[in-house]
Amino acid sequence: MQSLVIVNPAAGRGRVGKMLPQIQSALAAIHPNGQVQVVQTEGPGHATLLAQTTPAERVIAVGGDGTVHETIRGLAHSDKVLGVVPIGSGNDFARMLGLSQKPLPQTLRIALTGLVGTVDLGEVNGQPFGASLGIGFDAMVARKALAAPTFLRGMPRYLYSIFAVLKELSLPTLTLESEGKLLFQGKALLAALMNGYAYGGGIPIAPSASPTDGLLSGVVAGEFSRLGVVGILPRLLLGKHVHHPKVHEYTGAAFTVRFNQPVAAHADGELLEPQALYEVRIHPQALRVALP
Ligand SMILES: Nc1ncnc2c1ncn2[C@@H]1O[C@H](COP(=O)(O)OP(=O)(O)OP(=O)(O)O)[C@@H](O)[C@H]1O
Repeated sequence: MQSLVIVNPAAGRGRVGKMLPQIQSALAAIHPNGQVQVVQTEGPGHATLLAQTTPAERVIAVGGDGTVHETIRGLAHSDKVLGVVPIGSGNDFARMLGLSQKPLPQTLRIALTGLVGTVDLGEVNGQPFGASLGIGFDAMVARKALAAPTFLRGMPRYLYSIFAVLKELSLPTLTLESEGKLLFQGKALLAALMNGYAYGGGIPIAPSASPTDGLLSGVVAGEFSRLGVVGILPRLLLGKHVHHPKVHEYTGAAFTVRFNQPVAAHADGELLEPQALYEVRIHPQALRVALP
């Protein structure tokens, strides 16, 4: 088999499942060389298993960043090529590849027949990630959003979660090191170790990050007050937060992120079990991807 198309019907709040006929007809119009198999995921973790066990040379993730993340977990350190058809809510991995604004038939064609390139592959505590690792405030907000009242959706759900986290905010102490060098020590709102420039659906947390420079871009927000957080949010959306005196930028191939207590984190938007220690590194050019 040449290509396996992994479709997460739950992605994009169920939109992807409804688009299955569209996906099938776009596939039929492409006439890719070789055999193409389409499989729908049945639940969390299924995409990883499918990507790991398929004999296909190309594995196409159809869904959002969670689907891409799970697929990468199955493909990492193999020769298989990842294709991405972004129809999720966030699509930051696709944004990193320059794919996020393209229509479905075009992204499907690129995924199946596009030239193969390589991008750097992140790793946190031994597990791969594609575009982003966020530790601290943003992950706490994502966790809080899971437990928010069900009648709140979209932006109101996130605003509720931001203010719920702010209400009980107590900053952990962060020690950030890279290759034996102490970079930061003190109370911190968040640390982001980025391969792509954006997370959370286009929030440019590390505006100068590049997925092909063999480096991670680190951003630390230091000791912000509650009011300080509210004040920096509009600047964050514009990528202007990096000029704030309490925001620090670093680049490096490996980072040790240590806290005085377990702190919430997400990789490509998928929540991780909170840890006090995150060992983070980049594998240069380690992920083969279909590119526009
Ligand atoms: N059949 C399924 N039913 C329910 N959930 C599923 C199924 N298959 C996969 N999942 C889970 O769906 C979750 C959401 O998928 P994904 O992140 O791709 O979509 P999204 O949330 O819309 O996009 P984004 O992360 O870009 O905002 C993933 O964590 C995945 O484990």
